[in-house]
Amino acid sequence: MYEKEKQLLYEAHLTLEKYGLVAYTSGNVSLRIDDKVLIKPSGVPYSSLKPSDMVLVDLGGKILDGNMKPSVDTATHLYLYRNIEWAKSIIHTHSTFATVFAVREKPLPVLCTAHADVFGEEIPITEYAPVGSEAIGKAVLKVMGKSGTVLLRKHGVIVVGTSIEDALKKAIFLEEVAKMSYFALAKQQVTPLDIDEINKLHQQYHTKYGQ
Ligand SMILES: O=C(CO)[C@@H](O)[C@H](O)COP(=O)(O)O
Repeated sequence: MYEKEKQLLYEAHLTLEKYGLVAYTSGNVSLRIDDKVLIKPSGVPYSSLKPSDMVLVDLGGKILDGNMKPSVDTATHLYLYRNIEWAKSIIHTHSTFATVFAVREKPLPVLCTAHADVFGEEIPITEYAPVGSEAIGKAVLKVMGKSGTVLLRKHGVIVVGTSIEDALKKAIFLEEVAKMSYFALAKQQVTPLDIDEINKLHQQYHTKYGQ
């Protein structure tokens, strides 16, 4: 059942790992197929994940196919699918630089051309919401803008895509622009010493310092 879609979803998880956006078991991807959703099984390391492990659920969370428990974030994904008509794929990661902004409880401002190109807006941040229920989905919907990309306060990121490729592209570019922004913001304006102080110190060093 849905062999092609399971393979596609499996490969999306490998792509996240290839780009260093997930580690061991963290994060998850889902794919909407009409009124059903395929999603990663919970807590399976990427190194042992298989296409046949993907779990098929209905929009209410009932398991329709699969031998494993679905992702702990299934309720979040389903809440977003039920409320965003154009959502076809959702990605959740803890990608490092984007999550640094989420942990610092700051939205990600538009500081570079790539951010404007892909997202066209500041990436908003949710209120804090606990894992394992619809709470994260509700918090995401409250702040989500046209980019379909949101920082989860103290947690990670959610990306909503019109396809699995669209969601992957946004997840990958989000981390790239977050990294550039992190380093850009870390560059502080450093004031040089006053010229009179430089001259005084230099003079002292060469005439009085030492024995
Ligand atoms: O953020 C969380 C839970 O806090 C998740 O992203 C986990 O990191 C992955 O959970 P599963 O999808 O394996 O259940």
